[in-house]
Amino acid sequence: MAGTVIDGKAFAADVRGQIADHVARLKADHGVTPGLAVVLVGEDPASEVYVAAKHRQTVEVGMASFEHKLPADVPEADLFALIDQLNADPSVHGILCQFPVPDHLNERSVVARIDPAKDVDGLSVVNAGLLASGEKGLVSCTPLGCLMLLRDQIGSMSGMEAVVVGRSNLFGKPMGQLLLQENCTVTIAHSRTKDLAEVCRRADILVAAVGRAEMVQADWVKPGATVIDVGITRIPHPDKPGKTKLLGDVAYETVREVASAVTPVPGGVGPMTIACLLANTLTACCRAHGLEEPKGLTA
Ligand SMILES: Nc1nc(=O)c2c([nH]1)NC[C@@H]1CN(c3ccc(C(=O)N[C@@H](CCC(=O)O)C(=O)O)cc3)C=[N+]21
Repeated sequence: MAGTVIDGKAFAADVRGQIADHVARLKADHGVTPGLAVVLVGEDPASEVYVAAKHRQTVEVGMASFEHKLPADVPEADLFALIDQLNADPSVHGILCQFPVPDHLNERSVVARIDPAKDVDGLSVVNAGLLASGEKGLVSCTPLGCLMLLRDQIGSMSGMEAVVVGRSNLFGKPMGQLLLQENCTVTIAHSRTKDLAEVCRRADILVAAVGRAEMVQADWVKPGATVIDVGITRIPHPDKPGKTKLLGDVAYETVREVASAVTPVPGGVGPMTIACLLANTLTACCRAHGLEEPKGLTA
C-alpha cells in the first residue's frame, strides 16, 4: 500500500490561520501589529515571485508588510543603512533579505547586520548558536516547517534514527539540531558521505536537502520511513513546451511505495517555509513587547 502524501499546502494554510487569529488578538488586546520587512536586491525573477508571495501572505494574516527593492548595484553601505533603519524601527519585528544577493555583496555580512531579535530567517551566528545550545532564539524557517510536519505526522520522535542529507547553514545544520532536540539519533550526511544509500536506509526519518533532482530512490528508503523532501529543482516541462516543472530530491512516485509518508514537491515543505516566516515574525513581535508567545509555532 502506498504511503501517505503529507499535504504541506493544507498544513501551511492551517498554520497561517492560527497566526491570523493570534495577530487579531494582539491588535484587539494590545494595539500591536506585527511587521515584516523584506529586502530584495536586484531583479532575479524567481526571487521576485517568492517576495510577492511573502508580501501577499503577510498581509493576509493581518501583519504589516514593508517591501524594499534595491538596485542590483546598490553599494553595501546603502544596504547596511537600510538594515540599520529597519533595526531601529519599532513597527518592524522581522527583517529578511532575500537570497541570493548579487556577487559584490556578502550574505554573511548582510545577515550579521540584522538585529538577531529581528532575524526571522534564523541565520545569524547568534540564532545558530542559541539553537545549538538549546536556548530560545529564532529558528530558520524551512527546518522549522519540517519539524512541524514531522511532529504532526509522527508525534514523538524519541529514539528514532534521523538522517539529514545536506549540511548547509540555512537548512541541514539547523534541521539536525532540531531533530536532536526531539531526541532522535541524528546523522548529517553530505556529498562526501561514503555509501550514502546505505546511510539513508538506516533512517526512520529521512530528510533530503541537496538540490539534486530525484536523487533519493526507493531502494535508499527503509520500509515505513517518513521522508521529507526539501529539494526544489526547476526543469523544462516534459510535455508542455515553454513551461517548467518542479522536481524534489526524492523520486516521489517510487519512494511512496516504500515509505509510510512522504512530502510532495510542490505542495510539501515549500509552503511551510513562508508560513514559518510569518510564525517567526509573530514570535519576534511577542518577545519585543513582552507578550505571551504563540503555542505550537516555535521549536
Ligand atoms: N533569505 C532567504 N530566506 C529564504 O527562506 C529563502 C531565500 N532567502 N531565498 C530563496 C529560498 C527559497 N524559498 C522558498 C520559499 C517558498 C517556496 C514555496 O512556496 N514553494 C512552493 C512552489 C512554488 C513554485 O511553484 O515555484 C511549493 O514547494 O509548493 C519555495 C522556496 C525561500 N528561500
